[in-house]
Amino acid sequence: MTAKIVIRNLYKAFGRKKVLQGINLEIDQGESVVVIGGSGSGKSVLLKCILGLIHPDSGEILVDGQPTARLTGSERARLMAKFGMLFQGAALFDSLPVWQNVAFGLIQGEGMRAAEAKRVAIETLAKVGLGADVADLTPAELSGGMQKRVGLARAIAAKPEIIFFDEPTTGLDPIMSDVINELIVGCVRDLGATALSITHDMASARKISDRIAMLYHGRIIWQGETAEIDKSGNPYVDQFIHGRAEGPIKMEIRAS
Ligand SMILES: Nc1ncnc2c1ncn2[C@@H]1O[C@H](COP(=O)(O)OP(=O)(O)OP(=O)(O)O)[C@@H](O)[C@H]1O
Repeated sequence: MTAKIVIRNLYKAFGRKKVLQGINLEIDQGESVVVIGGSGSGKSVLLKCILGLIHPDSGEILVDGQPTARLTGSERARLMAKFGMLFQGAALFDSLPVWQNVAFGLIQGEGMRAAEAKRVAIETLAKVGLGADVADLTPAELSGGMQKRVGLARAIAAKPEIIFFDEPTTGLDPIMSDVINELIVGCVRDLGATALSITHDMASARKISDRIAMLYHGRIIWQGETAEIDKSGNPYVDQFIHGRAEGPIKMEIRAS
């Protein structure tokens, strides 16, 4: 079987700062992979490379076997239509009511008529546990947890084949985090989607992943089944997952 997403030998530097230094990662259809790693380890740069927002210096990214570099405008639009994304901090448009936030891709991307898009938005809000009464509120009227649910509803509204989750639990209390994690697992399963997430929240990583990959100094230093992470035998992984100050990973205090 060909993997849904294949990342081969990916390199990216900004000036002298080498951020990705030969990333190799494959994600199978229907699989949920979480990339963990410290602040500044390159997790967001990796996601942005896959989304085509940053051009890698070398290496290759394939989605459904198709290279994502050098696509024409319409090929890129077709590729992007496969993706849904839950952004860090939910990234909602404050000036738009909730239902328009959820329906944004349906109206802008698929040209769906407003009345139909609102119906789909309300249906999707129900999937993340929000009632129709929320549809006409603005994001500012919602709690952080509700905003994340709206962000999740937006990510899944167009029934994407692939969903990216960027720090999905940041800023939430542990219980609301777990609610969001459960919703993520349920939504990904119901869609049969392939999921790629980045996080430093180990509780979230454990809950939403089939497989975990750890990024350190621009390389994947360990990857394996989620259940295997406690016996990785890798001192970098052990230090990270237990949040210990002592160990081979030294905190970089100075931006370099
Ligand atoms: N557009 C850019 N121009 C220059 N440097 C960049 C750019 N984007 C990212 N970087 C640098 O690349 C490194 C990795 O950043 P990235 O945002 O991927 O880290 P991260 O692992 O997602 O961190 P965090 O967990 O804190 O969000 C950082 O040192 C950052 O300053």
